[in-house]
Amino acid sequence: MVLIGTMESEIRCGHEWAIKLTEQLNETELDKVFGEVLSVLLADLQYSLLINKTFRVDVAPRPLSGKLILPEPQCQELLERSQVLAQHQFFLVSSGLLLLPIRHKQAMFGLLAVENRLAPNSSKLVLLAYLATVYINQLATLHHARLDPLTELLNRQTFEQKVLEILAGEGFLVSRDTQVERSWYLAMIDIDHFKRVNDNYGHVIGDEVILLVAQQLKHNFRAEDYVFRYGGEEFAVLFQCDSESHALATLERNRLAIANYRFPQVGEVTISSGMVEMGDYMQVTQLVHRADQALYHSKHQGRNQVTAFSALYQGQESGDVVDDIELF
Ligand SMILES: Nc1nc2c(ncn2[C@@H]2O[C@H](COP(=O)(O)OP(=O)(O)OP(=O)(O)O)[C@@H](O)[C@H]2O)c(=O)[nH]1
Repeated sequence: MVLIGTMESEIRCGHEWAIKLTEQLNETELDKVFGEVLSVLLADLQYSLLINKTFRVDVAPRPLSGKLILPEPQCQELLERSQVLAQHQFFLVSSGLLLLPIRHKQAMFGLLAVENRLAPNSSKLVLLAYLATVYINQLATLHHARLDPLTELLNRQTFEQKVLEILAGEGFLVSRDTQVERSWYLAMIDIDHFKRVNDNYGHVIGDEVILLVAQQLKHNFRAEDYVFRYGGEEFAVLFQCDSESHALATLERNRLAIANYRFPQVGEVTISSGMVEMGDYMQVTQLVHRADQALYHSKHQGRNQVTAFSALYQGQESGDVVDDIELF
């Protein structure tokens, strides 16, 4: 088969892009490569890319990049319309834009809106649709590699990377309705007397308890917070709040929700939590150590409670010696 003209060069470059996309093992780098694809193929056009990186069907895609920043109501309108039309494989024309629903396993996790100045069946758009699928599939593969298989929470390997991103100021900052500055908090959460659950009911029921606690955590925190399975029956949460008292209240609500939940066969299960505010100059190990100290305090005080690290050194001259003091 002989390919001629721009078609041949586009297909050759399409294969090269596809290889480059599938080679990316880091989400930020993958986004950059797809950004390059868009800027090459849509060089003189305006466009917006919206992606749902949670891969949860109940979460809407959010603007990721582009030269055409759509106003929020228009995004919403397009998303609603494109959900209905998401069964379509290809570009649709709507509101003066070409819309490409980007799908993974039958569900729409992205939307590319391009200024309507190209023929909908041009080879450029065919190539773009193909590369968008390669991109979303690779994004989904990276996403699933970050998940714990039992609970589908983020896994321990992803934890350090996320903390480093947040400490470097790259964490996702939510623009809520207030102008109040929000800080990041780390909470370590551990199921109380979990060994007894295993001993009394067996490991299968033990695993079910871990899974149900994980589901409660996902439910009790916001979609933009990060919930990790840190180890066996220990979890970590990275979340934003406008004050330490609100962060404590969030954890307290979560503690109560789990204490009031009736676990099949086992009945009541409680959790202990420890929390620390994330400062700019901290190391990951130091942060975890502080949250763990607060967690051990909760355990030591009788379990089923929340402790802030800051409460441990009240009355001390300075917080910076606390990492070395013996608490118990
Ligand atoms: N079923 C199940 N058990 C696990 C898993 N990971 C760890 N465990 C068990 O969790 C138990 C944790 O016990 P401990 O560390 O003694 O803590 P605990 O009994 O929860 O007591 P406190 O933390 O002091 O309240 C151990 O028996 C582990 O074998 C898992 O994935 N599934």
